[in-house]
Amino acid sequence: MSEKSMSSEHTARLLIHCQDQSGIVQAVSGLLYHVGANITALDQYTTEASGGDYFMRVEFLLPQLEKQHDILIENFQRNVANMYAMNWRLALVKERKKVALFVSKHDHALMELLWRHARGQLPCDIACVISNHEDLREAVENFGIEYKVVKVTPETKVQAEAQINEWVADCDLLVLARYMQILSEDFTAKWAQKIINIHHSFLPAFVGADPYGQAYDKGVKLIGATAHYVTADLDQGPIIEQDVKRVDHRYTVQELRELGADVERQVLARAITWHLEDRVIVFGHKTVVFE
Ligand SMILES: Nc1nc2c(c(=O)[nH]1)N[C@@H](CN(C=O)c1ccc(C(=O)N[C@@H](CCC(=O)O)C(=O)O)cc1)CN2
Repeated sequence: MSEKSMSSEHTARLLIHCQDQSGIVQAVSGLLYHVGANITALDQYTTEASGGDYFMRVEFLLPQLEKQHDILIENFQRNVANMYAMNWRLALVKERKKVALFVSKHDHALMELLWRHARGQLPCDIACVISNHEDLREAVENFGIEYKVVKVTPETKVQAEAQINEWVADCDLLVLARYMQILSEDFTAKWAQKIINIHHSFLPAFVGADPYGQAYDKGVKLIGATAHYVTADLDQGPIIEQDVKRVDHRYTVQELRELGADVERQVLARAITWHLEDRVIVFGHKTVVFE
């Protein structure tokens, strides 16, 4: 076993959100020291100088992680989390997240994720690709990944989502890589903070369909892309990552789309990677990202 894979076997991440007060870092680091862990990364953020919200991401190596996992959780909850009224979660690096990818017809964002996964640069297991069109079947199956099609109409959305829920029942994350179907309130509630979408504009500008057409009509000098968690309200979910590119009056709508595709694929890949590496904490309608 390589050194990297050995360390990932014994590496875990703690994500913490609580009311800020003195002593948190000492309490967390003290407990990890007490159980024999070695902190390999620690980042924190407070919304105000004092008394605001406190966020922490701590990554640590614990050689006896498997044996001590339950004791660590019980010990942390009793001696630290209860004392500071923490919302917290522990993620084990060896437990790779299972991800289902969704696409309609535009392939650029999906292919970026498949290429990165094929090169071992996306730390997850891809369960399948789900689409409402047959167009990308061959391209996906060439990666040895299952391609499932479910047609969606306003009349069949409930049945279609029931079928999707069956297919993704054991997944940890759903990624909308230019999937052009609006998901129902029930579906987004069931998968709260576990669906990431790439919207092809610099939100909050140009929500909804055809953002490049909207941008062209406005004569924008910047186009962009936004990766966000999906909620019932279209393109209003907590933003994870964004980026932009300069344009000018010379660009056609098609040229905006082609230039924008490069931004979309990079933004989505960064957002998915950060989520998989447990770097994102959702805080109300916003996020804290420890990149
Ligand atoms: N509940 C949500 N569903 C989806 C979201 C979201 O934020 N909340 N994001 C979209 C992606 N998207 C833009 O990024 C988007 C997709 C589709 C549409 C739209 O108007 N679609 C039409 C039909 C399109 C078609 O015929 O294929 C519709 O569904 O009525 C706007 C924006 C993914 N889903």
